[in-house]
Amino acid sequence: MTVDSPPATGVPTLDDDPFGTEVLSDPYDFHRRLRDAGPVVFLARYGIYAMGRFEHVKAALSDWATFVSSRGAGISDFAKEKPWRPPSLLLEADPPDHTVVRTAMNGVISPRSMRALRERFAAPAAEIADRLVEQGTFDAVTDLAEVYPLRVFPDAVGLPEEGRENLLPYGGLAFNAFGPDNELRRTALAAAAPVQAWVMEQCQRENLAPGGFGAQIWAAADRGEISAEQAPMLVRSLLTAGVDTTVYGIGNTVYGLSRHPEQWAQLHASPAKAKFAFDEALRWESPVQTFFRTTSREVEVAGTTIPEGTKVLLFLGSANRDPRHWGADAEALDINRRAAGHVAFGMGVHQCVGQPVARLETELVLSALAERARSLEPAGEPAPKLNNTLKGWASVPVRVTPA
Ligand code: HEM
Ligand SMILES: CCOc1cccc(C(=O)O)c1
Repeated sequence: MTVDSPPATGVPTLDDDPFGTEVLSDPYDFHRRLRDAGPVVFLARYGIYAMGRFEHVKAALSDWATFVSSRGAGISDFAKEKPWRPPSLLLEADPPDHTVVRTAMNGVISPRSMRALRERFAAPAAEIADRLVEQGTFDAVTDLAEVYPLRVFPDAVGLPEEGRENLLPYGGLAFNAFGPDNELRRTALAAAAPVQAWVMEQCQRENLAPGGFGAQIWAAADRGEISAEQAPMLVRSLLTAGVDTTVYGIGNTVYGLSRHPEQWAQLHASPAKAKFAFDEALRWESPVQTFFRTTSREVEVAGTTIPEGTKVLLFLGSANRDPRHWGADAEALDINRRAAGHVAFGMGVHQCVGQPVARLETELVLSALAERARSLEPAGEPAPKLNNTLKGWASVPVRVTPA
């Protein structure tokens, strides 16, 4: 699907396909041209506007009233087209509706619940790291990034054992569905029905184990913080966004460190740096590369007028490598950089509600591996996993030597 906003005269225009194989597998040349073309650029292929510079991406993310989410966080404008699934009450809502459910979710994914999870998440991290260092050569995606989150997160939500293999495909579907009507989106939607049915079934109160995030969301409904109709939709949000993102995040982090052996050596020397290494890896190779907003009014940004009802694509991955903000070495991975303030988790009212979960998972599994492995190096060519929204790897062969 394309949108029909004609380019305002004088708006810099690019003809690249940001959802084509070339850009999805290696976006960085396009990002440089996007940032250099101007603060606001027209992408003629889809008739959308785009922002790639840190300053303007951060400002748009922070201005939820002008750049709204309720008309969809993908290219489809919910004011004009039926969404492929009932819209998210979080991602695809604006304040004040968004505020109520977000407040409830902040109470569920709270520092207290995270302290309890740290105990439960630590042992599997140590167990997996022991096994992989013993093995010596392994795949950082299929043996680690796709294993650890699926080992800890479904239990944290309180899902039954049966059918958990649906979680990765469902996440991949949701993130492909934000894109245009291309091969990736069509293939994902063609296989959607059974996975969608399974996911909605898991969100029902009776299928969620006591104490998990799911049961805590239903308890918020019992307390009247949210309605009983909203509860399953909020559980759905966790199942949609809570797996693929961390899988890509862990995969991208180990990929980046395996290409910088001197940085791994520093991490091995002080595994407590794992949380900083994660932030820098998220900046350097953002798992969530883009999200759309829709203008609720005609707005001027840095001298360019964007009409009302325009789809604007915010390039988080580009903003996170903008030398105007990060300095001349913006494209370098440096775990000693203070990467705080990056937009890999978004910014403003929609900033990732699952951030504490992602950080806990990655800190534990990365520090467990860093303690045990003196060195981490490539052991073969990586294979990209293409997705309309996510950037990451299907396979990253690596070799470690024990401490
Ligand atoms: C490395 C891992 C992750 C990354 C890079 C990531 C990235 C993001 C980004 C960029 C947004 C903002 C979307 C927007 O502004 O439109 C977001 C929101 C969200 N994330 Fe995450 N996320 C991660 C992990 C998680 C996890 C583990 C969960 C669930 C436990 C989760 C659940 C959500 C939800 C529900 C929202 C919508 C929040 C709202 O609109 O108020 N994410 N995430
Ligand atoms: C990581 C961005 O956050 C998302 C992504 C997809 C779906 C949802 C949701 O709220 O259902 C949230």
